[in-house]
Amino acid sequence: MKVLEGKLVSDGKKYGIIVARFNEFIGSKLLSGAKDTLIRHGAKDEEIEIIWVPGAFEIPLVAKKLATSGKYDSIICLGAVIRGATSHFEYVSSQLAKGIASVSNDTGIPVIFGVLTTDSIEQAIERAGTKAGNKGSDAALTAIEMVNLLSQI
Ligand SMILES: Nc1c(NC[C@H](O)[C@H](O)[C@H](O)CO)[nH]c(=O)[nH]c1=O
Ligand SMILES: CC(=O)[C@@H](O)COP(=O)(O)O
Repeated sequence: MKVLEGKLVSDGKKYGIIVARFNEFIGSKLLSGAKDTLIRHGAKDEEIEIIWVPGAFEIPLVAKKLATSGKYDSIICLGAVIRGATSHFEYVSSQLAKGIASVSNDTGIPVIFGVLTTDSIEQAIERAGTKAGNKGSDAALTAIEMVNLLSQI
């Protein structure tokens, strides 16, 4: 029986990290977690590029441009969509999730959903390096695992 599984080792692979500047306080913490995890698992500084966009809604367009450039093995999307008083949250988060999924499926490049979608700032802080870990770090691990897995298929 053959079992395929991605190893958590990065060897010469290239990553684009897209970060939303909206809620930058959270986004920068997710970015630190993602960079730290990539480096700890073997990625080199020069193999990582960081691209800031205004908000999460802009992520899919830039992800598509990066994914079709042929320069990256994986794209990691980071940011925080935090529910406000209006329905804006639903529009931003649904377009973001759909956009990320279609770029990934259409291009064959793993585009990782590391954007928080929370009901409160507290929930976001908990997931940006405090009691619920760092989802930027988790997203980086997923990128490494998917790149490694796809290289075996
Ligand atoms: N409210 C949040 C936004 N809103 C901004 C949009 O993402 C977008 O930049 C704007 O509508 C212009 O197209 N973005 C986040 O990343 N997080 C939010 O909580
Ligand atoms: C998720 C958002 O877009 C949010 O910040 C918007 O807040 P509001 O609904 O209060 O305008």
